[in-house]
This record gives sequence, C-alpha cells and structure tokens, in this order.
Amino acid sequence: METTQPTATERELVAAGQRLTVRVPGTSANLGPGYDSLGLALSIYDTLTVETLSTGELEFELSGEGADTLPRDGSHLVVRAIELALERLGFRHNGLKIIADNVNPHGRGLGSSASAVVAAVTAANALVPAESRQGRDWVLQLTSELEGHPDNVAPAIFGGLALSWQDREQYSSTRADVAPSVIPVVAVPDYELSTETARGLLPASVGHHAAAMNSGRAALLIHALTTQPEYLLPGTEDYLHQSYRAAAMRPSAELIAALRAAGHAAVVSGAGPTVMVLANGEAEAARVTAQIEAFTTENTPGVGWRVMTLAVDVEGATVELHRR
Ligand SMILES: Nc1ncnc2c1ncn2[C@@H]1O[C@H](COP(=O)(O)OP(=O)(O)O)[C@@H](O)[C@H]1O
Ligand SMILES: N[C@@H](CCOP(=O)(O)O)C(=O)O
Repeated sequence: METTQPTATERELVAAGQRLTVRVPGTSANLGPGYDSLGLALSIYDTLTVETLSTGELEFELSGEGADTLPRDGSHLVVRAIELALERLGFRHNGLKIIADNVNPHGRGLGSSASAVVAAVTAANALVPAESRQGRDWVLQLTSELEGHPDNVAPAIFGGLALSWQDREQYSSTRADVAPSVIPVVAVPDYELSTETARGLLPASVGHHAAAMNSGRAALLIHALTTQPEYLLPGTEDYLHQSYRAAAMRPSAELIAALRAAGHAAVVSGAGPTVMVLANGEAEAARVTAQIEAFTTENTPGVGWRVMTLAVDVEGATVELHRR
C-alpha cells in the first residue's frame, strides 16, 4: 500500500523550550582493508546542544573546530540533518538554537561530518514525543543515507568497533569489542582533504586478485583487533583505497610507509590525511609517538602534526536532557 508523507504544514511542531545535549565520539573508518565497512569509535568528542524555540529563527553559538568557517544559517550540516530527521519522524520546528563545541578536526579523516549528522539525528529523535521516537538502527539508517556509507556513523552511534554492511538501500551494523591492549595513536596533519575529493580518486573497479587479498586481510584484522593484536600489522594491509589516494596526501603516505617498515600497524584514517597506528600496548604507543615526532621533523618540512594517544570509545553517542 502506498503511504503519503504529510506536507510541511501538516507535520506536528516539536514542543518549544526543550534543551538537550548530545556528546558524540570521532571515528576512524576503513582501518586498512575495511573500506566502507569497518570503523572504530575514538575518545575525541564533539558536543551539540539543541534548544527548540518559538521564534522561527535559527541561532548559533559555535566554538572550537569550524567556529570561524561553518555557516550560521539553514545550510549548516547539523540544521539540515535535524530538519530531515524531524521530517521523517513527521515533525517540524519553529526555531532552533544550535550550540556546538567541536573538537574533532574537519576534513582530516576522523569522521567529523559523520559525528555531526549522528549528533543532529540523535538530537532530533530525542526532541519528539517519546511515542514517536525511533531506535538506534533508525539513526544508523538515516545517517548512513546522509553520509553515503555506514562505516563512520555506526561506531559514532554504538561505540567500539563497528562492522557494517549494506543490502541495497538497507544499512546494518554489529559491534565487536576491541582487545584492551589496542591503543589508537593518531597523527593529524595541518592540511585537509575532503572525503568527497578522496572518494573521487578511487577506480570504478578492482581486479579479482586485489579483492581476494583484501578479503583475507579484512578477516584477519577482525581477529587481530578483538583477540590476537600481534596480527595487526598484516591485518591492516589494504588493497582497495590507500594506494589510489596516496598522491593526494604524500606526507601521510610517507609517514605510514616508515611506521609500517618499523613494524607498526599504520593506516590512513578514513579518507585521510590523518595517520592512525593501532598500537599493541603502552610501550608500543610510546615508541610510535617518538617515531612520528622524529620522522615528521626530519622528513615533512612545512607540515604541522598533532599527535594524540587516544582510547577506543565504548559508549557511542549519548544524550542528556536538560530539565527546565
Ligand atoms: N560539527 C560540524 N558541524 C557542521 N558541519 C560539519 C561539522 N563537522 C564537519 N562538518 C562539515 O563536513 C566537512 C568535513 O567532512 P569530510 O570531508 O567528510 O571530512 P571528515 O573526514 O572530517 O568527516 C566540513 O568541511 C564541514 O563542511
Ligand atoms: N570509507 C570512507 C571513510 C571516510 O571517512 P572520513 O573520516 O574521511 O570521512 C572512505 O574511505 O571514503
């Protein structure tokens, strides 16, 4: 049976005077061979507070990453995602105040756009009456549609290591727990590469040999991340995306080659240009940090790097409702 969506004016208004805060982790997608399917939630958090108004206005208080560059109108990604989510839920708003404190750097491969849409859709879902709210699988579906791939949004929603897949237009994900000795170390360069540009560098198809090699490594990676981290180096070998993108992030590609030659499981985080190492234990994480600092000082003049030892986030997006 065909169902018709309510028109904009038929949709119910969300109650004004509500205020809530969503905290959402950053993510690293791909992890080497898990292109568009694997992602890890990281302990680097953006905070989004949304207030519903009755003025019909959009108000913004932006701080941190993007505060000087993001739009302050209806084209802001968070507003667009909130409006789409409300529409799907059968609601509309009559004004919003968006208070965003962004820590996750933009255009670096740590899933900032995915974190933004997860925060926005989670907020919209919490603003409608309880009987209209949907579960986290609905949030996964809508945010994957917005991103075009589920590998960042899934860990941002659920935390931990997310294994995601797609059947036609249907997105699904399950979560695995990462071995406690695994420590993500990220090196974030001061240059950006948009995900859209990096996706444009990939070929339309790859050969059967590359596909077979990649599936072996992706299977090994799950075992290495969850059970036997000593296999992280072979488990993070990729045949689908990194080599095609290397020319757009030379300093990152050179750093990865040096780290892997020294035995560390270094990968391009997401579509780059951040480099992530999955270290096995604190001693390796310390050695990795020292090697990154020495290598970049010597070999990547003119590029600034921020090196962070992070943890795997296990909570995913969380919502706090503020009572008035
Ligand atoms: N918190 C945010 N609020 C609004 N827009 C955002 C936010 N985070 C990211 N974006 C948008 O997404 C772009 C970065 O997305 P993308 O190229 O996919 O890189 P990333 O790897 O950081 O997700 C930014 O330039 C900005 O337009
Ligand atoms: N699988 C995607 C992941 C993009 O991650 P991002 O953090 O760079 O947005 C891809 O490789 O394009």
